[in-house]
Amino acid sequence: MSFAAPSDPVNRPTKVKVSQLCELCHSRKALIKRPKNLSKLCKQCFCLVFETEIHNTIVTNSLFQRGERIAVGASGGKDSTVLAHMLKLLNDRHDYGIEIVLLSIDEGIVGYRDDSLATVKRNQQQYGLPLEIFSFKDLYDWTMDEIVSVAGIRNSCTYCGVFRRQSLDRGAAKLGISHVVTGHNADDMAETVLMNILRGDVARLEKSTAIITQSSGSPIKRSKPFKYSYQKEIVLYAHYMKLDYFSTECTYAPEAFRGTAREYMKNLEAVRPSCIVDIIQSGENLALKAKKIER
Ligand SMILES: Nc1ncnc2c1ncn2[C@@H]1O[C@H](COP(=O)(O)OP(=O)(O)OP(=O)(O)O)[C@@H](O)[C@H]1O
Repeated sequence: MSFAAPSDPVNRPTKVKVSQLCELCHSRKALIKRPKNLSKLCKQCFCLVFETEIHNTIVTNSLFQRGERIAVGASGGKDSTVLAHMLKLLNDRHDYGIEIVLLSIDEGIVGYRDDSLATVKRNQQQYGLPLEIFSFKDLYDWTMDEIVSVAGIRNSCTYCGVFRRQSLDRGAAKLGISHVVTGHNADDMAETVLMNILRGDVARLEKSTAIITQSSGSPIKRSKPFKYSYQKEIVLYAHYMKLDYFSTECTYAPEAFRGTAREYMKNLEAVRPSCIVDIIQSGENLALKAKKIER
């Protein structure tokens, strides 16, 4: 039996041949080899294990408090679409007692963000969650298209990322929400660890591997429930659950250095799947030496 993952610009279809029973239920045929640990599972067991792992991450790290309102940073892409679906499902299943709002930032990138926001609007209907959209134009009086036309495409990802993080905080504050949850996954985090090491910027490792962060001076907490979730598994889950997501690359393409780190990670993952989580763990465990005081 063979399985082809859905087409995706980052995760090319991976064919897996399995002709055994599922290692968990021992009754249904194994349909996939889990990218994370190569266990052979049927579709139902994979989805349940994946959901349970996210629930365990949420509980172990005490991510949510009962009665809390949380904003899901919703871009319409695979990660945040699965995140919105997952948090709604787990909140209902385990009674976290949280209120979920979809929060989208319109950076003003014609032909990209306008299309992905159309997906978020459909998700709003599908999941029955409230949606709030804030735009760079309203918050800063500039769209990303206008910024690029003046400053050029170089470093556009950096500007966009800084403004987007700030916009998520400002949007959440306007809604009276102090917790923003994003779909950053294990692959994103491992890439960031690699980039920081390659730049010699080890001081950033602690923050880049934290599951909960907060910018200095900001009342808004941010968390990443997919910290340990592999991108391939998120795409697989979205495919099995038939989730409606947008999968086109941004017009301004990914930052060149991140693109290189991503390619490198994919090559490493092909020979050693655990390297994604291993790199995150290395980032967590690498601590800065206390500086000697000069006399
Ligand atoms: N325009 C946006 N509005 C709201 N949240 C956003 C937006 N862009 C990104 N985010 C949040 O930041 C996370 C990481 O964004 P990134 O740009 O790295 O995209 P990604 O890894 O492709 O994620 P996704 O598949 O959700 O788009 C997203 O999962 C989402 O939670």
